Parts: sequence; C-alpha cells; structure tokens
Amino acid sequence: MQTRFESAKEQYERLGVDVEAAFEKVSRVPISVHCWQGDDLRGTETVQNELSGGIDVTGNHPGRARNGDELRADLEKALSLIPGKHRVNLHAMYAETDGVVVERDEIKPEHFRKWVDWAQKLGIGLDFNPTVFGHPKADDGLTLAHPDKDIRMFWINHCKASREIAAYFAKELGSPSLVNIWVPDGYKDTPSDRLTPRRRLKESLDAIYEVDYDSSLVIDAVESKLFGIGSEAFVVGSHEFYMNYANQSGKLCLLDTGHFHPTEMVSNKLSAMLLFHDQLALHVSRPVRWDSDHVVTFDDELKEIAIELVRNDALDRVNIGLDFFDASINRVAAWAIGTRNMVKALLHAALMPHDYMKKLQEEGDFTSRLALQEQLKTYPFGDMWDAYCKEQGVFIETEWLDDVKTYEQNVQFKREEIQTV
Ligand SMILES: C[C@H](O)[C@H](O)[C@@H](O)C(=O)CO
Ligand SMILES: [Mn+2]
Repeated sequence: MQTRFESAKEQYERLGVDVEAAFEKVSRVPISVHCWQGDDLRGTETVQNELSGGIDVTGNHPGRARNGDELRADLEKALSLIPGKHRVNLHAMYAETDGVVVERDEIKPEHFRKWVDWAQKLGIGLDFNPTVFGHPKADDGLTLAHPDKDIRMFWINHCKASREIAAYFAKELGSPSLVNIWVPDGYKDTPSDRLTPRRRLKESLDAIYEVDYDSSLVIDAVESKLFGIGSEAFVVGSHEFYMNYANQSGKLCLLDTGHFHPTEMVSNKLSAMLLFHDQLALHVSRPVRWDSDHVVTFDDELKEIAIELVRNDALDRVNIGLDFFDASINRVAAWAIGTRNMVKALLHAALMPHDYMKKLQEEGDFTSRLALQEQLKTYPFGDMWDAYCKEQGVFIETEWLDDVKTYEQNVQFKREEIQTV
C-alpha cells in the first residue's frame, strides 16, 4: 500500500498538488452526521407518532436501533469507520423522557442529557432540529404557516425550545450548535392564495428568532423545499422565500441537495450564494428522480459540490450536514458509505491543482482545462483515499464492511431475535 501511495503521490505532485496539505485540510472538516439514519426516523419520544410531512423511509433490513442507547451505539460504530472528527445532528424527536409524556413545546435540555454525556465522552459537537412533523398538530400539512394561531404558537414554542436546547449543547460541548428549521407546510393542490401562508411563515420565524443567542452558541439555519408528498403543488418555504429570509435576518440558508428540480444542481448554486452569505449550510443527500433521500454515493454531483467548497476556500463557511435514510440496507453501513463518500469527495477535491485550473480558464485555454479535467478522472485517487484512511486510523475501503458484518451479527441481528422471542 505504501508503494502504491508513493507512486500516486508523485503523480499528483507533478501537477503541483501538495498532498500532505490536502490531507491536513480535509482532516479539519467536520461533517454533521444525522442520527435519523439509524432508526428510520422513529425517534425516542414516549408517544410514537407516525412519520408525516411528506417524507418516508422504505425498507425493512433487520437490526434497527430501538432506543437511544442502541442508536448511540450504532452511531459510535459508524463514526469509528469514518476518517476525521465529526458531529452528530439530532432531531427533537430524540428526546429521552423516561416514559413521561412531554409535549414538543415543553422539551428541555435535560431530555437530551444522555446525548450530551455521550457527545462529551466522544469529544464531538451536536447540532439540532426542531421536529415539525410526525405529530397530530402537523397532520394537515401545515405548522408554522397554519391559519390556526394556537397551532402556530405550539410550533413556534417548539422551535424556541429547540434553540434553547442547542444553546445548552454548545455550552456543554464547547462548540456552537446549528439549529435547522424545516417545516413541511404546503398544499397538495393549486393554492388560491400563496401570499398569506408565506406571510404567516415569515411572522412565525420572526417570533422564533426574537430571542437572540450568541453565535458562539446557536447558529440558525432555514431549509427550503420544492415539493413533498402531499405538498406537490405548493411549498410555503420555497427556496426564494428562505433565501430572502436568510439574507434579511442574518440566518443561514440550508440547501438540501434533494430539494430542487432534478436538473438543478446545488453545486452550481454555491458560488452564487457564497457571494451574498457569510455562511451556508448543506444537507447532502441523493435524490433519485425526486427527493428520495438515498445514501450519498461518490457521484459527479457530490464531487462537484466538494470541488466548489474547496476551490472557493469555503470549507469553514459551509456547514456540511447529511440527510439520507435507507432502511433497505444495514443502517450502520449506510452511515459509513454516505459519510465516507462525503469525506472522500472533499479529499478528491483537495487533490486538484485549482490555482492552475483557474488560470487556464482565465487565460481562455479551454482545451487544456478540459484535457486536465479528464486526465484527473483516471488518476490513482483510490491509493490516496486508502492512505488517508490509514493515516486517520480507520479501515480502508476493502476492510470496513467486514467490521460492520461482525457488528451486524453480534449486535444488530440480536435485536431482532429479542423482538421475535
Ligand atoms: C428529517 C429531516 O430534517 C428532513 O429530512 C428535512 O431536512 C428534509 O430534508 C425534508 O425533506
Ligand atoms: Mn434535509
């Protein structure tokens, strides 16, 4: 492996790439790993509601985490397979209240104590999301934009409580917590009024953000969407809505890669957004024909997103989070595949001679630009990736799955046995 690495390194260095610097750069990028891949977005609330909001998880691979302890154990296994130090992204539905029914507008920091203790043990930061779906008060597909003031207030208070919990995370863990608001609000069919619900959403957000938190504690983000199941004709929180809201109120725009038209690419939006926003947030997902939330693969769009982040020197301005949920494969493997691919794409991007390639473009030498882009596609990147994984002390590509298979047999499949006894 060392010989392969040395030979690959020589090739990259001939292009002027500083391989050690690239490794170092990527090792400093935290990815916010979403907890909800591990239990199919079921959560740990005392009252278990059905998933709603136009999102869905399909598949029935055995071994799903059934409680907070199992979810943390699975996450810990997944994190051990991913090079670098990362973060975990929680939803409010992962509150642990010892069997007591606590309504979403009454959740408190103490209901996340176990997550904080665990994050402290691992030395990682936590991000947070209010859960504005999967609840009777979201059954008709409207929440913060609901015509009923009481329902709006319920969700406003839930979002406020969520920001308080995030501030607690930040204080306990010494790392600011990103709080992302996504609401499903929309209509199945053509609305007769688009403005009124959007005005109400704006007012609700203003009410949520009345309390000011220092940016060392809470980083607020808002996530747009194009359509969902049941909101095919109209989504209140569209991209234009949130882009303007974020700009006006100093919040972060969160771009989910599955929330645009299929031919619209988030990679192409980043440079435009970066000129007008100090910081951005991402939900890296993989839409297959629609917002299907497939596990992130090392595909062209993922590579292009990473290239934009690296060549525009934006790694510390863009909060990278993941958002996929697949129950048809081993859930720990899903985390490992998707998150490793995100890191892999960053390394791939960091190993490109961007200054030289920019120069070619500025000089109008598009022939050399295209030739070099193509040349790089067959460079021995796999050897670099293996070397990076080794340096970071995690399994290489041919090894990690064996570890998951053992875990699956010894831990995850035992859960099913207990369930069926
Ligand atoms: C569970 C997530 O918060 C949710 O997937 C949201 O981020 C989204 O992308 C909805 O389509
Ligand atoms: Mn998302």
